[in-house]
Amino acid sequence: MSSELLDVTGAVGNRLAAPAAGARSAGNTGGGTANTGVQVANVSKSFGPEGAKTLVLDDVSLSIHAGEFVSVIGPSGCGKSTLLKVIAGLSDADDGAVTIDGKTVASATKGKMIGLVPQSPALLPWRTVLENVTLPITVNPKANAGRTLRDPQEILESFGLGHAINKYPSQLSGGMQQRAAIARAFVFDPSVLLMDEPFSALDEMNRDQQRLGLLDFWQTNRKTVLFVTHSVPEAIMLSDRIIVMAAHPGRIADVIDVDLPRPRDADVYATDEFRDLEGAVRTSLQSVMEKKYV
Ligand SMILES: Nc1ncnc2c1ncn2[C@@H]1O[C@H](COP(=O)(O)OP(=O)(O)OP(=O)(O)O)[C@@H](O)[C@H]1O
Repeated sequence: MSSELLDVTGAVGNRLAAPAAGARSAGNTGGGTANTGVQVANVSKSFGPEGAKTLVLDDVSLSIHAGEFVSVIGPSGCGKSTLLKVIAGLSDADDGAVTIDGKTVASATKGKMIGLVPQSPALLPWRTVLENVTLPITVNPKANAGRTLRDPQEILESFGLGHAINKYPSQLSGGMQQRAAIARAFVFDPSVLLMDEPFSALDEMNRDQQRLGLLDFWQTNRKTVLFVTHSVPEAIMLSDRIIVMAAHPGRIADVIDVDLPRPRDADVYATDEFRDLEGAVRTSLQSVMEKKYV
């Protein structure tokens, strides 16, 4: 599928889907499949011409349980985005398998079970916020038969954008635009959300605000989430587990459980438990950077 279509709808798979009314936290599973989450089994991926290939993902295996929020962190170039693209079906693995709620990626994308939030919001400038977020519902309405749809206006209000629904993207701050892009992904109620550094373009204050907004929304609208980030506090605040990747080749070096109670809010930052976890993640990253991990 074209990246343009992906960008403007937030759905991986095709001419978009749509959610309206009746929040179903489990999400659409593309036809009666149980929510079993994401399974990545022995995935390898290389880039480059035959004879000069670079191994980017080396035998990566992980499970994300249904409704679990998992972050991936690691040095630049370790393959975080590549892993996310393989799970999204935007890039094929050379070896291994990925299943989404028990279905192949091809089947999951066809059933519009996967939502993607890219680094930049990619809203259509000539459409209002509401029209952008409604796009997944209006494109190819036939494909929405049997889906649980969410009410775009209600979701925008939940994201604190109720006052901005009739504004154009250019009238919004960067943070508000990215919030609209996240709302757009929730609106067609996918089973799995893949987020690739959605807040990386924002300044720290704005970033923290958006992060807390996402946390708040996700805690009442649980989805299976894989979230790529470079920010340790962000990974801890949002996640149930943090996967630390090593580079050259990209592989899983460490998995850290984030056993902070939920629901969480900004007060968590000041707790000893948060600081301990921050120390643990930074130590793990340091090991990876120093290539202590073999
Ligand atoms: N389409 C491609 N063709 C060739 N090489 C690629 C392609 N996509 C990614 N790579 C290479 O694969 C490696 C991993 O890239 P990837 O973007 O997955 O890393 P990352 O961990 O997400 O990096 P960053 O944190 O900087 O965004 C890099 O060396 C990159 O240059």
